[in-house]
Amino acid sequence: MPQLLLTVEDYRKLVDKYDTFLFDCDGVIWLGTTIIEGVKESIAFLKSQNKRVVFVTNNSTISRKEYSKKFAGFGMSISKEEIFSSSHATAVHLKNIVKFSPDKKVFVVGGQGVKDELHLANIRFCNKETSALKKPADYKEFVNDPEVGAVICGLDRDINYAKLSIAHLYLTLNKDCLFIATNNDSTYPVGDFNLPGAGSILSVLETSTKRVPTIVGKPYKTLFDCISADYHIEKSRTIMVGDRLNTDVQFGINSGIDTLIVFTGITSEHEAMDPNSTQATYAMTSFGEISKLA
Ligand SMILES: O=C(O)[C@H](O)[C@H](O)COP(=O)(O)O
Ligand SMILES: [Mg+2]
Repeated sequence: MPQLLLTVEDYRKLVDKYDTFLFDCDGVIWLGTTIIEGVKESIAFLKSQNKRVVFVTNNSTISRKEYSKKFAGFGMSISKEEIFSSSHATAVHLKNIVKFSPDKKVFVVGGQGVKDELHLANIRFCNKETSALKKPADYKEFVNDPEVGAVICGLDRDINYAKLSIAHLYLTLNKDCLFIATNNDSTYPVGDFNLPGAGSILSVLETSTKRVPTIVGKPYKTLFDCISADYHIEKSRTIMVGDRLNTDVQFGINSGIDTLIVFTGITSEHEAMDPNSTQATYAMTSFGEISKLA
C-alpha cells in the first residue's frame, strides 16, 4: 500500500529524501489550460532547495518548445531541456534507435507537437491535407507515396476518418511500414471530466490493422532512457510524480525509482489505496500541498 502523506512533516521528509523530481504534466501540474492550485509554488520551493525538476509527459500534442511557453504562461521559467514529451521521445526513437532512413518519411496521426519534433530531428513527414478526402478511392490514391516508411499515432484533436483510413492503408498495404505510438493513455483529464486520449485513437488502428504498435511513452523505458541520456539520474534519490497508475507509476517501477501518485488527475484515492492496484511508494491529494513548506 502507498504511504499516504498527510502532514507538513510528511511533506518535509519527502522533499529531503530526493534530489530529482520527475513530474507528469496532465493531471499533476495542470488540467488542460488550468494550473493546479499550489503547484507553481511547490515547484518554486523545490528549486529553492536546489532540487532538480524534470517534466515527463505522454502528451504529444505540442513540442518541448511549446511546453516551455505553456509553463511561461503560468509564470514558470522551465527550459525545453527540462521537458521530456512523448513527441520528443518519439523523434529520438526514430532517429537514434530505429535509425530511420533519410530517404523515408512519416505519416502522422497526431498533433503539431509530433511534426515539430520530427522536423527538429530532420525526419520528413507527409504534410498533405487529408480532411477534403471523402471517397475510398481518394484514400487509396493518397497512399501512393513509396517514401512513407512509418506511421506515428498520437493524441489528435483534429482526427478524421480520412486520416485513419490513410494510416490504415499504409500499415496494411506495406507490412514493412513501421507502426509507432507516442503513448496509449486511454483518457486525459481536463478538469472534473476526462476526454479520449491517445490510446483511444490508437485502438482504432490496432483494431482495423490487427498490428501491434511500438509504444514510446510511459510506462515504457524509452522516455527514461531519453532523460538518462541528458541527466545523471541517481535512482535512489529520484522520484516520479504522476496521476495515472498504469503509465506514471508503472513507468517509475519499470525505471527502478520511487513513485508518488496524486489525486488531482485520473486516479482517485480509493483506486490508489486499493491493494489490487499498481502500488505507488507514496500517495497524496495534490503536489500543490508541498507549497505549505515554503
Ligand atoms: O495522450 C493522452 O491521452 C494525454 O496526453 C495524457 O494525459 C498524457 O499526458 P500526461 O499525463 O503524461 O502529461
Ligand atoms: Mg497525467
